Amino acid sequence: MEAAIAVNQLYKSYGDVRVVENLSFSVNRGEVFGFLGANGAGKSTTIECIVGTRKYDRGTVSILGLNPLQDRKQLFERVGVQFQETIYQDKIKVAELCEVTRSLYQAASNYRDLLQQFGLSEHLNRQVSELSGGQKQRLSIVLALIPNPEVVFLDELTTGLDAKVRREVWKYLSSLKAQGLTILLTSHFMDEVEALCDRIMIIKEGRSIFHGTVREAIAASPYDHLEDAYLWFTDKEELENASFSYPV
Ligand SMILES: Nc1ncnc2c1ncn2[C@@H]1O[C@H](COP(=O)(O)OP(=O)(O)OP(=O)(O)O)[C@@H](O)[C@H]1O
Repeated sequence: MEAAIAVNQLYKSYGDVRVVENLSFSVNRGEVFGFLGANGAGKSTTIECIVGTRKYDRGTVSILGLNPLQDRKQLFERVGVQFQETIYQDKIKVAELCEVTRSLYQAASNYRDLLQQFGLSEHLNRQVSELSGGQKQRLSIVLALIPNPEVVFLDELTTGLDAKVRREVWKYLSSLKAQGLTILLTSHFMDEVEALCDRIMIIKEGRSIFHGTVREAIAASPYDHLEDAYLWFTDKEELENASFSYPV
């Protein structure tokens, strides 16, 4: 079966700065793929190139068999995107923002159900600007899911959410996955990645330094937990290059 997302030799630079360097990976339908890396590693830029909001220099990208730069209209209906920082117009209420978003899509979900699912029902008539950071974050996930997408991109999924809400978000996403939703997410929380992701890619300075399952990542490292393995992968080059001695 055709992959939901296929990225081949993607390359993007800002002027002289190479930000994404020949990345290749694919995500199968119904799979959760974790795209990991330190701040500034190139995750958001890669997502923007994949969803067609940023032009890339070289390589090929296809989502659901379509080209994100040429087939934006068709993809818009079928792909949801949660942005890290979304700027909303001033003085818009939660219900109004959801309504405007719903009106853009033909097969939109019932946003009231989504708001309930994400614990935002009682904030329906509040100004978006008055929501707490965690409430805004939850709203950004709701907005990404309103199109009833086949593929969703979640950038820093649960940053700012409290422990209980994080678990609830995981549970809900797992149920959407079971219904066939394809998810590409970025996260700095390795417990989240372990709980949700089938496969991961770790990038560093725009290059892939690991690509495989969570279990394979742990097995390839000297550690038993993904967070330790992740840090080992990301620090490896520096450690290999550094000459340090233990304090006596
Ligand atoms: N519009 C731009 N012009 C120039 N440089 C940019 C631009 N956008 C991003 N960058 C640079 O590209 C690099 C990758 O940024 P990107 O936002 O893709 O990283 P990230 O992995 O998503 O980081 P984070 O985890 O902090 O969100 C960074 O060094 C950033 O400063």
